[in-house]
Amino acid sequence: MHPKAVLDACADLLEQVLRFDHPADAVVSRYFREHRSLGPRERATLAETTYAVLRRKLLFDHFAPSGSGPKARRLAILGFQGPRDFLAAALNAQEKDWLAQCDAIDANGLLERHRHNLPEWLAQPLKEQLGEAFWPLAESLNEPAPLDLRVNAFTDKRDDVRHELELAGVKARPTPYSPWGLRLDGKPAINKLDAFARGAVEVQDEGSQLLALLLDAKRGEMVVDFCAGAGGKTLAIGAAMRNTGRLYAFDTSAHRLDALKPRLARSKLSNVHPAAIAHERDERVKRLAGKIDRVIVDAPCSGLGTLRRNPDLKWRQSPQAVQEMTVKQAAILRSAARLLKPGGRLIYATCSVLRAENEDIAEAFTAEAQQFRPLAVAELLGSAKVADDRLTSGGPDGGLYLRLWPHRHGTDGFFAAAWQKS
Ligand SMILES: C[S@@+](CC[C@H](N)C(=O)[O-])C[C@H]1O[C@@H](n2cnc3c(N)ncnc32)[C@H](O)[C@@H]1O
Repeated sequence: MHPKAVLDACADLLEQVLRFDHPADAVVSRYFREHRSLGPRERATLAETTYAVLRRKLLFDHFAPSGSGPKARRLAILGFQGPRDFLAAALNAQEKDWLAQCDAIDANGLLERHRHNLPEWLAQPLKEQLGEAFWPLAESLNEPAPLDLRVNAFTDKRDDVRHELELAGVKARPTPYSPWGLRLDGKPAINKLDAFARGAVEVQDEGSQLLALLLDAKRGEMVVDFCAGAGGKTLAIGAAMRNTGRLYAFDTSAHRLDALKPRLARSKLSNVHPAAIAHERDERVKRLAGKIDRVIVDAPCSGLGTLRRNPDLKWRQSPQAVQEMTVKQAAILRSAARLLKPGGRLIYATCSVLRAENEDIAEAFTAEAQQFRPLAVAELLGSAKVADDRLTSGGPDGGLYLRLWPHRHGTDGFFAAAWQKS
């Protein structure tokens, strides 16, 4: 495709994404469905340009007024992800001059908001929480995430799969913390690989793998994944249980549970029982009260720990939405806890970086649920032989909660708290 046509398509797609009426990944997928003639390289340029603009939107909004032409085109030029000479071939003389002027601006002289590119309501609590480390976090949130795989522990060994991938031309190295993880070089098309087709690997961020590991579900146990969604963690837990026992995958979204089914078929697991529930107090939940060994609540959340992958969330979320979410999170945790039998383990997790969705929810639950004793996540990680590289925070010795950060651990932002029912 001619550079001019690629830039026009980038601007066209951006115009749709920046309406923020649907998640960016859904708009991008729809655009590709409607423009079937786009090749793989053009698709990559369009998607990466869109994400680059979403990541640095405040900075580009600041630069855009000095340019000319439609705004979406100006943003596409600023965020263009492709060779510079390719882009230059799409620009007129005025645009070339303007881009050179923008390139020459010293980032150190910019306002803070144009450097961190976060809305103020999000930047403020993160600055309070992190102090100096706010800036490394802001930078890491504006970079793309690596592609991590989880090896199916029921069917395969990590080293064997790594070797198999290498023979297929895909370079991978073991993830630093998860015993099941492989981190890939670049973004190869995984779904074309035999290892994927036969269920030996699934795409899953290393942090997400660690949440499943914390549950430490054993052979033959009764386990509930209360917010299973499309089953990322369910599959990891089912494999850790060696396809024994009974693992219920609950979710209020039947649509998301449907997406679990093909993954389940590939995984060769037969111990997973997906069930759509109407809400967290559903009859099905009541029937299992006091009967379950382990429960994980991977709660619906703002998703603000995943901004590397979903940069549109910082523009689509709001303080009101987060506040409403926290009410839901507390209610789900309370209901899910009723499932546990004495001695059972409860995990509460989110992919948010905000205290309000994490420590605040965990602390309120500890205060109200007298039968639940907090477990130090550092100890659980130690038992699972996960290298402790400041993965935890909170509590008297900083070992109470799991706290994963993109700038420190190379994972998405995750939180987890654990309790044992007495
Ligand atoms: C963070 S996502 C789960 C991701 C999933 N565990 C994984 O690893 O792929 C949260 C899920 O909670 C579900 N959810 C929302 N409200 C719920 C409720 N009241 N009870 C159970 N699940 C709920 C959402 O449909 C969503 O799929």
